[in-house]
Amino acid sequence: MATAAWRLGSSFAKWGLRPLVAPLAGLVSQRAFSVLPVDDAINGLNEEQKQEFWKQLGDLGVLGITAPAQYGGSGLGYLEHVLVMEEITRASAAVGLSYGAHSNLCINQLVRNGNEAQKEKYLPKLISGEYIGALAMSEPNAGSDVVSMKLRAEKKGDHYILNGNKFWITNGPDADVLIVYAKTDPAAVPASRGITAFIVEKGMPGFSTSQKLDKLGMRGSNTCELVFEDCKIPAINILGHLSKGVYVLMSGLDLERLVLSGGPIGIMQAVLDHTIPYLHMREAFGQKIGHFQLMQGKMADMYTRLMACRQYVYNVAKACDEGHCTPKDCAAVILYSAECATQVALDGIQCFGGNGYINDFPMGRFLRDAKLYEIGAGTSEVRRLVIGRAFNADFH
Ligand SMILES: Cc1cc2nc3c(=O)[nH]c(=O)nc-3n(C[C@H](O)[C@H](O)[C@H](O)COP(=O)(O)OP(=O)(O)OC[C@H]3O[C@@H](n4cnc5c(N)ncnc54)[C@H](O)[C@@H]3O)c2cc1C
Repeated sequence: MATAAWRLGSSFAKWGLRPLVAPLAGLVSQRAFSVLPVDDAINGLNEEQKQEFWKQLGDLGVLGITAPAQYGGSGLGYLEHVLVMEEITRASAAVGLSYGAHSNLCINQLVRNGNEAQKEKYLPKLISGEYIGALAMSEPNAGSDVVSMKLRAEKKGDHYILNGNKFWITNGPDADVLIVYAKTDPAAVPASRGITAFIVEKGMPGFSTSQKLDKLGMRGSNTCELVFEDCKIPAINILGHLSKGVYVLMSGLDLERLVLSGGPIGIMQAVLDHTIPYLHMREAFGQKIGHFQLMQGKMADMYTRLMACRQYVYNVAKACDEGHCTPKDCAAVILYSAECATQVALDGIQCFGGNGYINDFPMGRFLRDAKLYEIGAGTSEVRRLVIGRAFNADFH
């Protein structure tokens, strides 16, 4: 398709992407999803097919994209990670979200904070796709104010006993390995000082998941509550340092925001993939609707938003690869790309007219999927707060 050609030419070649990522579009759009209702992508697979799908992503080298080769990783950077996130999302935003939680929230956190024994134990199977990963910080009453979390971890000999809940956890129902933040010192002031990160395995005594959450969008990405009832975790499963988990959490959140920004870009591209051909196929008043100036205005706005986001996100990713990563820009790239994706999805619906409003076409799904990126990984309001505080800090 002409659209695919200009798209791939404009990003892969221009940014000098290494050859690894090129086959992705093929895997995601042709093989893995050809038999699926895309809205329900991963959910539509049985257990065997699901495992096979994750292993295919593992074979491509995209699960451990930022992990060193010694653990089976691809040893690439955040720019490549963003591009893979974008291309998977272009085919299915829900699969892209699950991919982001697995490859960045879980694997990249282990790469950055795990000790040698932890990396050797967990990374190879996560990177091959044999294990599914997740990360849990949010709780029913602690989302934006995440350091007010209540999940308690008490030391008992060489173990910690965890009691409490986590909520809205992406990949929660499927995960084999989860990074979970808990309070080891609830009396610490400020509260952020008493948080520790733990590696939890499916099947550890006292750990369970409750039923999947019924979501507005991202319906092919499984989300659930995690329940800890006297859950026994070995002390050697502390990730990073005791009561220093807030550093693991906050620095990870910056990179999470950066990598997940590929999601809204992929959604915008998918909207254009559908909308531009439709505008040149559908006719009204004896001409293609794409030739009406008001529709040309929509095309121009959608394209400009997509390209502005793409350049900003790629540039911040490159800066992070070169060691210049700031919370301000990581918050800003996802703030802007998420809000643009929602607007582009709305414009796409408008271009489709009545067909944009019925579920025989994917336009409504794009909108429902896009909206998540204004909420997950910190809301738009919290991102604005992070950016504003960064400016204020310069004047202290
Ligand atoms: C599909 C999905 C997947 C998710 N996946 C994960 C996951 O894998 N792991 C995980 O840990 N979490 C996950 N989350 C949780 C997500 O990170 C939180 O929902 C998010 O941080 C917002 O927290 P909250 O829902 O408690 O909203 P609240 O904190 O209750 O916020 C409600 C409203 O108040 C506003 N608000 C709050 N504080 C301020 C403030 N200081 N200034 C201005 N406005 C403010 C918010 O912006 C928002 O508009 C997921 C959520 C969803 C929906």
